[in-house]
Amino acid sequence: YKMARQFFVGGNFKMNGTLSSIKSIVSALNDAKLDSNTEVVIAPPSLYLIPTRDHLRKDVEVAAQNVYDKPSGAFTGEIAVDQLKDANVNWAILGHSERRTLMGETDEFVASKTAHATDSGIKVIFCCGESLEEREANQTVDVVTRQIAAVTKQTKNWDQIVIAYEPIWAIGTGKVATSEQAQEVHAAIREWLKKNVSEEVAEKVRVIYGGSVSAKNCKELAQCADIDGFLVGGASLKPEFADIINAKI
Ligand SMILES: O=C(COP(=O)(O)O)NO
Repeated sequence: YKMARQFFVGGNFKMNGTLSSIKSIVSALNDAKLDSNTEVVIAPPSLYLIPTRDHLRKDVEVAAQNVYDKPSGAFTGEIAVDQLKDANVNWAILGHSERRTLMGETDEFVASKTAHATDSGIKVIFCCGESLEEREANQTVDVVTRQIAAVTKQTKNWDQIVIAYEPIWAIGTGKVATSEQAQEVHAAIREWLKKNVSEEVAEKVRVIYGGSVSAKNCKELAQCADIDGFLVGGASLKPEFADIINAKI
């Protein structure tokens, strides 16, 4: 059965911004005309989650860019899911390729964080994606399904997960995946979920694309059957972010 999946756009600010620059992004978003059918979540650096939540329009959610997989205690530098909930933050981005490569986060660790967060009522944007070498070696689907398989070993909370396919070679490079390239992987992810989880989960889960998304390329990508939205980096810091949110109108 063909489910209508709600279009979803996340803004990953990464390690960018100051209190004042983020406040001006928030006020620009507050003034923007946004498609009410699009679910929007923005992820400033954790230091700015509370002021962002306090000033941001209520129809846009905030997300942390990471969270730990233990409830609380002697984990210097980490943030707990209960602390996110304490700050009215209901989302977390997990497994971003920058954390997998730069911070050495393994498939199992990302899956453990995904299980812990969703068990505690935090919704998760779960990132997966291949390197250029892996794509050139035709390992793309093997890589992303291996990353997703690790999650199926630790949780069944798929109603609280949005999958973000972000080919590493497209992140921050301006080299956006073509609609064919993105649609092919999104469809393969949905097919894998249908075989290994359930048809219902495969139909319901949003699979969003990230990697050099812009106001220019978002409309064509949004037309693809299995692309349910975007996870936007650089462009989420610019006024064109509203155009990406409105890609379907
Ligand atoms: O990493 C990304 C994409 O970043 P860019 O849009 O800057 O390519 N999203 O999490």
